Amino acid sequence: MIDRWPSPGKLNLFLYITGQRKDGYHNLQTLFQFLDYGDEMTFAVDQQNHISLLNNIANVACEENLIFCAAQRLKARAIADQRCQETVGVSIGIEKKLPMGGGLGGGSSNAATTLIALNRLWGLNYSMPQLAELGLTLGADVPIFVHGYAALAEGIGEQLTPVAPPEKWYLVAHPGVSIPTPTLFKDPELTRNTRVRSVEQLMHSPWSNDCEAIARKRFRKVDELLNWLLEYAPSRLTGTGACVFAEFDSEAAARQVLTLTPPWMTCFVAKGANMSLLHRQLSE
Ligand SMILES: C[C@@](CO)(OP(=O)(O)O)[C@H](O)COP(=O)(O)OP(=O)(O)OC[C@H]1O[C@@H](n2ccc(N)nc2=O)[C@H](O)[C@@H]1O
Ligand SMILES: Nc1ncnc2c1ncn2[C@@H]1O[C@H](COP(=O)(O)OP(=O)(O)O)[C@@H](O)[C@H]1O
Repeated sequence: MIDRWPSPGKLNLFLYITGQRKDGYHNLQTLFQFLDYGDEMTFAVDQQNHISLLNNIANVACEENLIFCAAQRLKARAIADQRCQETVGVSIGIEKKLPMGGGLGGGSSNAATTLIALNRLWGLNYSMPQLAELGLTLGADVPIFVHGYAALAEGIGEQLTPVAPPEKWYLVAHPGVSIPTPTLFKDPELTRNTRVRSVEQLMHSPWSNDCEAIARKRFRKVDELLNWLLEYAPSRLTGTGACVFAEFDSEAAARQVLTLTPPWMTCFVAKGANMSLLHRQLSE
């Protein structure tokens, strides 16, 4: 039997860098909200002892694909915990809609969907916190996708406080360049000393992204894109970029601006969701 599971994108509605750890990672205060838009995944489980991917992702080797890594790590853990047999296997399909390396969290979301779907389909019975902990070893953003609720994330993304920001409509735009996360975090001019604030202070202050100034300075297309969008609506960078988003109170207003976008912008309209599509499916 083939099971279909959503793998939604996310936005960082704000992102502040509050320091740097000894291992080089940066401490953040960032607000995650999901999009009602993302990739689609299929899972066909079997007893053939093999994890296979039905689609290639451009420039990502199978062993580096976060979907494969998530499935393999979950299986190894479950065998060690005697929760499944060596023979469990799965064929996984993915229909990619989210631009890669764009700050929309596609790879992390794919990993989280894989962990949650296989936990259910292989009958492993791990709790969400256990899956989130396993997910963190795959990437800093995997735990938020496992938890599936809008949250303020602190540390490097593992300390989550649920919050419920307004579910606005967004015009999400890709400038046609990609900004690798490590490149941005290595930049000597990056702001790394924003003061730590309480949830209440953060939720009631104007929102911004500490990565945006560097992304605009180093990548001309990001700067052009934001200048264009800011003529129509409040707009910001998501994550470490390169995607940006403009926020609107209605779908009609977002779609109106979409009709005006020049051909060099790749855009879509989506609604913010405080519960991810994945968790909506789980609760049905
Ligand atoms: C900063 C965020 C906010 O959502 O950016 P986006 O990737 O979404 O744009 C994410 O937490 C990113 O998470 P993820 O993309 O999983 O990053 P990882 O693979 O864990 O880290 C890639 C590299 O970025 C740097 N890195 C990452 C996260 C962090 N808090 N501090 C860092 O310095 C490290 O050099 C690390 O080796
Ligand atoms: N299943 C996957 N989907 C997307 N990217 C993946 C996947 N597996 C590994 N990657 C790698 O992770 C990088 C970051 O991808 P993604 O999560 O989409 O972006 P971001 O972290 O900027 O939101 C990609 O450039 C790619 O090299």
